[in-house]
Amino acid sequence: MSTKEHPAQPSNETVTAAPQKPKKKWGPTLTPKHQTERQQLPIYQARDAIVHAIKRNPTVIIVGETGSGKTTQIPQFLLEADLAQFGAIAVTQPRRVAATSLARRVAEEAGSRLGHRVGYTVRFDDMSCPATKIKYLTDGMLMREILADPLLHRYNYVILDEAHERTLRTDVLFGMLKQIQKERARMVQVNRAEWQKSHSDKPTGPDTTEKQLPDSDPAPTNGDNQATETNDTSVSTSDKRSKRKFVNELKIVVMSATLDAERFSEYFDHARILYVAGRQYPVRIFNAVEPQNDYLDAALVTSLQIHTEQGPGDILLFLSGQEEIESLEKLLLDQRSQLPPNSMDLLVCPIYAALPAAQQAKVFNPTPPNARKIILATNIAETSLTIPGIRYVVDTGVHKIRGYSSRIGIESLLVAPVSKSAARQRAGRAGREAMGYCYRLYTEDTFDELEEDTVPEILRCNLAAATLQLKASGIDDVLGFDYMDRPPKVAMLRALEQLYALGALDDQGKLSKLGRWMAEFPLDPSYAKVLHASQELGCTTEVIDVIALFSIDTLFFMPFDKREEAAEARRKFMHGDGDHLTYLNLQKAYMEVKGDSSWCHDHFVNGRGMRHVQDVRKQIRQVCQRMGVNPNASCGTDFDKVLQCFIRGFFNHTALLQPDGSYKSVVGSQIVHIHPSSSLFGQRREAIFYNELIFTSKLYIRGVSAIQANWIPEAAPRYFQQKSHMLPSQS
Ligand SMILES: Nc1ncnc2c1ncn2[C@@H]1O[C@H](COP(=O)(O)OP(=O)(O)OP(=O)(O)O)[C@@H](O)[C@H]1O
Repeated sequence: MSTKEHPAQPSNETVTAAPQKPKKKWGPTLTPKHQTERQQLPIYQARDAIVHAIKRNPTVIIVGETGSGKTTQIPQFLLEADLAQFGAIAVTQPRRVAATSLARRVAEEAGSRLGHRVGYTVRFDDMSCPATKIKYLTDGMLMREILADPLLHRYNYVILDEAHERTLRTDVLFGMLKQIQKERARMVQVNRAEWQKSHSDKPTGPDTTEKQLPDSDPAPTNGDNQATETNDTSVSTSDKRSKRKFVNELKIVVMSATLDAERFSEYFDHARILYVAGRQYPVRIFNAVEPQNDYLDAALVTSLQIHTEQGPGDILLFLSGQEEIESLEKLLLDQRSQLPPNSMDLLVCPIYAALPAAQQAKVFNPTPPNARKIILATNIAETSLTIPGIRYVVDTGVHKIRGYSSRIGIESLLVAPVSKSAARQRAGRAGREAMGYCYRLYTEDTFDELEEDTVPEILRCNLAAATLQLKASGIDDVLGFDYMDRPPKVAMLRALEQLYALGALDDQGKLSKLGRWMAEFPLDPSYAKVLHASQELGCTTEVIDVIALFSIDTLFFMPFDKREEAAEARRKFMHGDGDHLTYLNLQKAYMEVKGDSSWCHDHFVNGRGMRHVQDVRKQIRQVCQRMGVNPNASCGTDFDKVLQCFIRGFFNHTALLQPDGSYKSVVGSQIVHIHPSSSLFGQRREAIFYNELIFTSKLYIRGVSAIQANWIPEAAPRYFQQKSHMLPSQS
């Protein structure tokens, strides 16, 4: 293996900040330990320059090395500089595990109880209150907040972190926030002009009881971002003082360690760019000398080599997905018994998106003395996270990437090489508490050939959910929306077509009453439609249960060495009509034993997963109650109703049995294969529907149930009236 130092920070710096003396008011609630740690972060030296730039510019792009302190410190700088008096600071993250762990850390640093001054909001978990000033939230949750508060009055600052990831939601937020920023700036101008006019009309100074602004400066400058009142004519004069909302400009901060700052600056109307110099600790990069045929084997050998030959420190190993993680976990556990007797204990901790939050959180637990932790992760741990104790990163150079063919409406999930920017982020997970090491299991030449950035998700995914959110937040012209990278027109049209068929859009393409209802649920539009149908068919209880159960990838464990036993246990829950009703049986049995862990263990049921399911179930029931839907409406044992609800949302995920025993999708006429994990695997049924169609090694369908073919046209009359040819002789 050859060595190469981690690339130095960007040379074209716009700002390098000189060290400054801390101001008196900074950090009165901090413990001395955290105060010292904070002051040692590279970003701390640039504090005044950053605050100044954010004060003076509507949008600022900040680029700083991984671990330099952007995410944890910049929101605190703004708070401590008293810039969040009239609104809070939102910090978006592409992933929930990052949002929750960052909020925890910053709450600790700021001496706040989690959920008070510092908090987080992620789907199905809200640890914030009206007094929260710094809120870490997923990009999806900020989109939801826009639905309730279209001008985001609650916030003065929105910080879009890890912008290089270009998730679908972050990309949509870019455009939405630009619009909100413009609208708020316009309102501030109008209010200011009105205020000045009302002053010049009055012979004696301002009428302080009615017109006083929340700050002594009567005509605030743009830069200071003070609040002005909105003109709310719906409020009577005597009530105006108490009911008027204050409006101020919205400041946007876009951050990352690895982004094309010029490109972002151009999109955000030539926003100011700040490069913050310095990284806390160096990371040494080691590249494979030769290409590796089997990266899993190389990962095993390298991690064991680090474990037996290198000094203390935990290992973070990046793999492409859950299956690889599970098989490497098994290999490592097998090898553990063969380690030299004097070597440290090796603890294996997996982390991937489908793992329940409580289990994910385990990676943050301190490693016991005389042990080394090896974390097997997908790209969930690639950005934002500081996992205490990590000194070694092993990068296989691959990830699973979702693709979408809008032409045929098929998603794919394929293992592909990471981008340079992802590889740098991975290396950046080491070197956060001390010097770190990154072992890339690919050659330096391979690294040089990698794409600079990952293709933005908006260019490779189904746009139905995003389109519904755009429409619900008042953006009607989704084709003309200000995208940073415009998705292919065919993808946008397909999303509109799907929403129309679901009844979320009317004949003019405007959001219908049903569409508005669907957008209230933190669910994919298809699932929201299923829930809506459940009111009519009287099976909301069952439908909520099934939706919650599908929020987890693996509910049944299949250990390699106990396959037969596990399959036997699973058969007890099996329903002849497929996975949806099998899941319902599982939930019923789980409730009967009151979630007993040993029962789960004996039945190879993912106990932690089931606890998460109960959480999701509770949250969906709450939203239903808020929306006036009775979550207790049950169809008893008339399970056909449950399946009929599902095909109202998944009418485009149906397939018919062919004479040769294969299944052909109704939409797209593709031959699809039932995944071996499905309870309908190997069975012949007249017609089926499925939750997911995904190309891996072939076109697999997952979450499959049997239906009657004549239910299909009834499920989406609007769609099938136009495309009746898709249903071969309606047989
Ligand atoms: N949970 C934690 N435990 C220990 N130290 C932490 C924790 N979170 C952050 N830190 C410390 O704070 C530093 C700054 O972290 P922060 O997430 O703010 O950096 P960043 O510049 O946003 O990095 P990235 O670009 O990788 O997201 C880390 O390098 C680490 O030293």
